[in-house]
Amino acid sequence: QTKRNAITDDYEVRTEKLGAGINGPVYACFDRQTGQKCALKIIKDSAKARREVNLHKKASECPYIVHVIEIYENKHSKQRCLLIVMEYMAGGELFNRIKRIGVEGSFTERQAASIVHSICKAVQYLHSLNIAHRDLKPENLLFTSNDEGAALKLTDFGFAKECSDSVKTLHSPCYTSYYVAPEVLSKQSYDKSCDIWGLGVITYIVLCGYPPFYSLHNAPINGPMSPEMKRKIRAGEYRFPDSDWNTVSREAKDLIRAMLTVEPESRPTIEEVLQSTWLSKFAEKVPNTSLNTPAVLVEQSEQWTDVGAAIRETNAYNRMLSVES
Ligand SMILES: O=C(Nc1cc(-c2cc3c([nH]2)[C@]2(CCCNC2)CNC3=O)ccn1)c1cccc(C(F)(F)F)c1
Repeated sequence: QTKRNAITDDYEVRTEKLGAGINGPVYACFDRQTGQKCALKIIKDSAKARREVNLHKKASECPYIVHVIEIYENKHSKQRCLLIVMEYMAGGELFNRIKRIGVEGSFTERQAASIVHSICKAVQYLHSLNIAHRDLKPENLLFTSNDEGAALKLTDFGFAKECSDSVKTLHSPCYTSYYVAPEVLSKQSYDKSCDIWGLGVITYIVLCGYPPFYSLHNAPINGPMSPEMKRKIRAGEYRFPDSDWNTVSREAKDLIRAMLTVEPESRPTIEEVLQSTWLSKFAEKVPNTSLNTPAVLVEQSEQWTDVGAAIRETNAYNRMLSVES
């Protein structure tokens, strides 16, 4: 279970920063016994931090989720912290890899389908445990290595939450069914459907290199979402510009349209997404046409903050919606 001795007894912690998550920085560290390289995420102790740790630990047996090796509870300068030791993902983040593939050769629709399939398998596992991730974005998708057959895994449970398909009160003993209002009975938790929306945004970007919803003028990296962008998201207003999308299969666009359905209750479940034509037989059916994604990602990477902000905003917006509903 959670270890309380100093993590430095068992690991040499490097100041080499692997990135900064919502709840805290991520460093490389080395097991003093085996020399194994790991990743270490340090978060200030709080109810939110405990929820992140518990949900990530619960989900970590899934081959499509970054494995949690162990958890430490330590005091750092009077502040109690939780430290998550994770498997080291040597291939880095999703978009870095797509850019690199594009430099070496071509990045095809079938490779895109394989990437989306892996992310859907992670979401399928979480939803089967009644966990919604609620922060699906490229920076939280990492590859085990730089090899051809490297696995793609999901991380960062900073916004994850447990959600049942129907409201909890339905089964609580105090519940008297005579007086239940219809909307209470049919109330779904939309947390899971907010993951399906996120999958739609990521699938769109993997196939072309830019997001479906973004504001035209430069959105500040952490600023508020522009009203224009909010309007586009609420209206589900996005396009498949011919220049980038005329070589992409109809099945891919049909799946994106289904995932980017504005009404949460009309969005497909993760099971339905995985049963789609585009994903169910991607290995032999999806065309091997090459995509512009890598070139667009490279060219856009300076504005990437813009697009990164757009994804962050879209996720935040969806979380807010899922709470509201
Ligand atoms: O980050 C790398 N390896 C890695 C990273 C993580 C990791 C866990 C979390 C994060 N990274 C982030 C960092 C900020 C962005 N969101 C994800 C926040 N939340 C996490 O839970 C876990 C295991 N191995 C890496 C490895 C090799 C090369 C490279 C790069 F390509 F960048 F040089 C990166």
